[in-house]
Amino acid sequence: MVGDVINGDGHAAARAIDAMRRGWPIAVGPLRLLAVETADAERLGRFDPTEAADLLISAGRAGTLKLSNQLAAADPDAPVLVARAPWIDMAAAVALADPQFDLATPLKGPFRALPLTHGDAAAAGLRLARIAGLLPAFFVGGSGAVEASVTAADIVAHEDPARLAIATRARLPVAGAEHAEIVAFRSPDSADEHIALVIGQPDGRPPLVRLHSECLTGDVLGSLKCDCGPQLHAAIHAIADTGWGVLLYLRQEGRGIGLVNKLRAYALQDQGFDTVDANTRLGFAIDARDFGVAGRMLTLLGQDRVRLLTNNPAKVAGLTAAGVEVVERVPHHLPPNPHNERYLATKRDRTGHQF
Ligand SMILES: Nc1nc2c(ncn2[C@@H]2O[C@H](COP(=O)(O)OP(=O)(O)OP(=O)(O)O)[C@@H](O)[C@H]2O)c(=O)[nH]1
Ligand SMILES: [Zn+2]
Repeated sequence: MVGDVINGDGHAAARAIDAMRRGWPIAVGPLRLLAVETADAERLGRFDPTEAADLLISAGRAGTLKLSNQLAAADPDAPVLVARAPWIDMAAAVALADPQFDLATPLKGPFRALPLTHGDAAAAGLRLARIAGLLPAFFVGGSGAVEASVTAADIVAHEDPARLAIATRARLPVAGAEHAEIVAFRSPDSADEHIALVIGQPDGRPPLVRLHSECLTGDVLGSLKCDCGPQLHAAIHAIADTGWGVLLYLRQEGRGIGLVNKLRAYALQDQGFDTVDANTRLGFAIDARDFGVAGRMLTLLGQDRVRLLTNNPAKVAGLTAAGVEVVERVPHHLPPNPHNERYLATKRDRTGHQF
């Protein structure tokens, strides 16, 4: 919440994210974790010489493997601990972590779910994997030193939008809006550098605002799978046409799961799953973005009442919760193409977008 004091240490979380990406063991609360994605047989051997470490996976992945129903009264969203059967070696762990390969190399099992005693720490570990852009799957247990130790509160502090501040600003004429200024935002621990493009001059009216989440494939490569590229350019034109407003370019690639995980979701879409099921099977929320970041950026720009260009009610709710009043929602539809028709239909039918 805006204004709340968070006692965690964002710096500790940054160290843990870095360690996890390098394949080094970390501790989250009482749990010792080694991320499956960045492990290899040698690292696993050092982490777990007695081959006793169990595996921690997301509820979504456990659901695909029919594991959640092994546990009586299990919370459907809770992470699941999988017993380390003797046949689960490094290659089997990778197959367990990554649903992309299910069709090519079906997992045979049998898997056995174990009761999870430190559910909050386990959930925090999976959250950290998502922030690091890794698959949410870990070896749990082992022995020996860890490279970094964090608590759930440290992760909350790392992600706290209140830590964002303006880093610099400069004039930036862009195609469609020659009178624009770019403003960069940073927070002390997170590597994300968010951007605002302030178009035109404030004239007393609430600005027309667009929250654009980074989409490398759509914004840069012109992907036809989504509507991001056309939406980005249409937003700049719409804001320029109305006289003034703000485009926020949020570094929330793949609705917050990162580029590589989004591309894994695309690989699952190649196998027939839609955008919602692909995220769930990978073990992520359907939408992992925190629009409190956008709220904080608008507040730092002095804007607490906006007209919002979006079809997504979650963006309106997110800004409102962050203390920015949305006086009007302005639809932002672009014509479909044959490649993104299903994606747009899924947004309408499954994620509450208003078309
Ligand atoms: N995980 C995942 N992310 C996707 C997929 N397709 C697009 N994205 C990401 O979705 C985000 C784009 O969402 P937005 O343009 O903000 O769209 P929206 O939330 O649907 O809302 P509005 O366009 O404002 O109505 C970008 O970060 C894209 O990278 C997908 O299939 N899977
Ligand atoms: Zn896109």
